[in-house]
Amino acid sequence: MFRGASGKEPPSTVTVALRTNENANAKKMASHGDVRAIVPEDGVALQWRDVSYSVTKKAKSKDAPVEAKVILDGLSGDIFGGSLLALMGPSGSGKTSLLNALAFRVPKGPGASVSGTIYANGEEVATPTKMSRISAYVEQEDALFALSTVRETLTFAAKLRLPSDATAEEVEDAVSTVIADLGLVAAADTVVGNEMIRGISGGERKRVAIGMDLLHDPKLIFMDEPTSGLDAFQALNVMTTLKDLAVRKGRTVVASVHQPRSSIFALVDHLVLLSGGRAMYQGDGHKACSAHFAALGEPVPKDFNPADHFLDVISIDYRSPEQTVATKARIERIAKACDVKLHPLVAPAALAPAGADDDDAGTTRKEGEDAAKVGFVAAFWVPFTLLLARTWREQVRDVASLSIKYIMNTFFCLLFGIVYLRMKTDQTSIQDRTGILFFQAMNQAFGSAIGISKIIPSQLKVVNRERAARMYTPLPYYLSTFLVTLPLELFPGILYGTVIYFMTALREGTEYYLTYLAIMLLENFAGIGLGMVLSASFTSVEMAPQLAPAFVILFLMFSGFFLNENNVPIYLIWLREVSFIRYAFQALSVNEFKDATFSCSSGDTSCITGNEHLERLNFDDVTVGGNCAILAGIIVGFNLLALAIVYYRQPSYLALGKDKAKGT
Ligand SMILES: Nc1ncnc2c1ncn2[C@@H]1O[C@H](COP(=O)(O)OP(=O)(O)OP(=O)(O)O)[C@@H](O)[C@H]1O
Repeated sequence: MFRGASGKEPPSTVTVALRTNENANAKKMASHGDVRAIVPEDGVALQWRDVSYSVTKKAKSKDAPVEAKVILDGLSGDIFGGSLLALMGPSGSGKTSLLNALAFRVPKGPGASVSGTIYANGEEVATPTKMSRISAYVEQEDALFALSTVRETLTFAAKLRLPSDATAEEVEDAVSTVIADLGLVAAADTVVGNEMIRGISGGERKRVAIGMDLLHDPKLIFMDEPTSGLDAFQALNVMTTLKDLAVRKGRTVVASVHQPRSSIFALVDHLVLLSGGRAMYQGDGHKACSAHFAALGEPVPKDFNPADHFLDVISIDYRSPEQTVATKARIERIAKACDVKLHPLVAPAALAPAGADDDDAGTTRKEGEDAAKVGFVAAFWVPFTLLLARTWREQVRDVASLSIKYIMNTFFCLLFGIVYLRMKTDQTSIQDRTGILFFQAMNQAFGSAIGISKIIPSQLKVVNRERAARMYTPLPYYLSTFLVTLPLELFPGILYGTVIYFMTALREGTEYYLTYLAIMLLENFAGIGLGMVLSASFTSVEMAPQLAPAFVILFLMFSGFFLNENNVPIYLIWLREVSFIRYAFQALSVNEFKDATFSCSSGDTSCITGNEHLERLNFDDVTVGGNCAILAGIIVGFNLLALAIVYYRQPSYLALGKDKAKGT
């Protein structure tokens, strides 16, 4: 039996027998005053009281009232271990919002506020951190890395989520158990895939996403629309898996469910029906709900999916003014009839919360150690090495992207080599040498910055999910991503740079060649740094290749090639000062022309030396060492900026306030 009510205080003394599942292996008697409750030992009793969520919009004018939208209106309820609770309702009714509020996953946003109190096994859960320690949140979108296999994906999560002292066998066991429990044995060694790469099925993807959150054995599982995007068969499979987790493993599962077919609806133990953020029904599933609506004069028609019927009768029909009024009146009547009792809070002493917070005053050392062992924020090195391995794997397995990149590099390398083949050392070659050096500086910047700019957006969904689950902090993530890009960018850079140097016959001498390579590498690093800044700023993979070139072109304009140093408009001088292409091009030019002489045909009075050419370019004060030092500073600056953006953009959620989130 399950009871809840919208905005109602729990009765002071009630005697209830909470639902027990088929094999509720271990049950404990919990007492609260004269209340007796049975709670499966493994599960978490989740109780919420007066949960409200509203968003206020800025008033259009000074005198206009502040507009507030009430999304959840004082909802209260209970769910106990070993049960599957479905949050249902028409689109926009507040299912995801309630799920998020219960899981402390309501995103921070202007004007948004959430209030209420949530208890796990009778103890108030006060912070998102506490909730993340006892629960798992499986997002609607199963963001996964496409080129990792199911086993690799789960092993990565297991290594970060299991206690830090877990042995390799324990990790392997945990992964194998989840693979078996979720019916993923046949798919275990198949890559996850995406729209472009053939991989596992949609249902299997969903189960992998669930599996990643089950590895640390959470007692409480929140799932946002676990069946969305799946065909009927796969949807049933996933819901059966969830039911199984509740029944066999005693877990508490809360899922928002959209339009379930009747076989899925039959799996649901408890139901919260929402409309306009208010409770329309809270109680046991299928039969109890049917009886409740029949008593209200809204019986389920014969041969009709009960879930469809319930959603129909709590939806507003806007097709005509009369229908709108009639359906609104019906909804008011149904809301009023949703007047049921809540269970009193489970006594905290009966069951300790599943995740004692090691920061809490009064937490014993043992509890602190256990909580730390859960490893939600593992030390730097574990996530760093795991992330390094995963990012490397994803990059090198992306054969299509790597091939395109290397084919383009080879093309430009040969093009430049052939066009500027074996330049002479006469006066005409001064222009050619300047040209090839500029092309090199430009190509280096475009290649690295634009290539890198999509790396973070392409991982963003997965990384945000993992960071929301507190699997790692931004620093190991950023460093591992940055380091993986280096060999992939640098080795081809050295190779192609060398081929071009000798094909075009740039300045002879080992020291000039090595200086040229060093400048090119520094520019490459700076380009990677800019790419990381752009990458950290973009949210979509599509934005990166469209916007990144614009930024590179800005730096290109102030490289000193298109516009004389002295003619840069005063208000744009700052762009010139941060143009890493400029510093690279200047240094390459000085390396090539400083103290160099070029043959002059007899009678030609316009012949110049390398130094005079540098003077014309306004590069006469430039030193290679000075520019390399500036490039090093730019590299550090770009990377610090990118890291700061990654920190700033980490997912953050609203804490539950105590004052009711107010609406009009
Ligand atoms: N931050 C916000 N600002 C403004 N409106 C919001 C915000 N969050 C949610 N809403 C609104 O609150 C209502 C409930 O949203 P919610 O996503 O919880 O509904 P839902 O029942 O899960 O819908 P669906 O089934 O379509 O996903 C919607 O009208 C939505 O537009």
